Amino acid sequence: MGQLVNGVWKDEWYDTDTSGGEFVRDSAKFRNWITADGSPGPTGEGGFAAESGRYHLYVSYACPWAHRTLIFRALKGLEPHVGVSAVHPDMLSEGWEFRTDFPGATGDGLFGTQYLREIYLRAKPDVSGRVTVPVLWDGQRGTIVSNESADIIRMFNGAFDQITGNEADFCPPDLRDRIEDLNARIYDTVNNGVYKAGFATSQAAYDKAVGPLFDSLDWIEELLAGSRYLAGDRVTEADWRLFTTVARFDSVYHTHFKCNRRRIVDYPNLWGWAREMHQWPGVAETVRQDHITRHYYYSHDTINPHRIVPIGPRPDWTAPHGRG
Ligand SMILES: N[C@@H](CCC(=O)N[C@@H](CS)C(=O)NCC(=O)O)C(=O)O
Repeated sequence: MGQLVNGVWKDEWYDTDTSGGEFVRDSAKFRNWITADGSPGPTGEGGFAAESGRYHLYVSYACPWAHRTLIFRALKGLEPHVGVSAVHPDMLSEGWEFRTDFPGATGDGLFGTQYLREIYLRAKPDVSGRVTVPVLWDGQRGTIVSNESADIIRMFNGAFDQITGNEADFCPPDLRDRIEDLNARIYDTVNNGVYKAGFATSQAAYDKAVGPLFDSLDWIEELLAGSRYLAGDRVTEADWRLFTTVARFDSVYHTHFKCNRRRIVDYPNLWGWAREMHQWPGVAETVRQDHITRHYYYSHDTINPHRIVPIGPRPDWTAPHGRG
């Protein structure tokens, strides 16, 4: 685990000394947008037009943020148009690596490099900051379009529709405000909440994160009692963003990040919804519990110094979801 400082790799764990033991997430550095015609998106510069074969996605199957982008790539029929390289699940002193000695770890399909940081350095030789997945690479301009998953899934949702003919819209205008409200609470207390609890280095910081996390899960359980999906009767971006955290919850966050007031399987509505999401066409193939468990338990040696991967729990994602 480390980061780039003016283009030089420094091996250091998250600094929580200056924040009272609280984990504070860095903001993403590359924020351009692919658009249908190459016009600028909400942030960054223009010149990134949707084209088949031009862009490449670097992911970790372990990472919930990268997982969102894999789901949208599948749901939007982008597999033939946007290639993927998957890193090795171990994130150690060199950061994410392209080793291939783990099933599903593909190596760097574009340049054959050893470390993900080399992709960042290709885009900006003096870049500073964390080297995170996902990364969306532009093969034509030889740079990173974006390393922010929230933006990448919005691009995938709409920018390539003329190429794919797939017009499924997971962020329709009439639900946009509702989706933004759901995302805001779920990002802060659930998606990032598990990390704030897990990476806390003081009791106070842990307590501050874990309470709101379970308050939100209780609230979602209520919501899903009267609604098929988070924003109503249609699946939206809000569901997919929640799903990738829920998919890791019982197998990792419950034990490794000490998010253990309850498991997901203890919430009947949430657990049924989660199975439905998992069983959605194309989604199960994006969920790799082998990468998920190996990554967290093996990489975070400040939390789990002996790197022992526990035996459970391993819920049955294939059981009928009963949400019909
Ligand atoms: N804001 C980013 C966050 C991505 C992120 O933090 N990814 C983690 C993996 S789950 C990572 O690569 N961490 C490496 C590090 O922090 O050094 C996004 O959503 O795309």
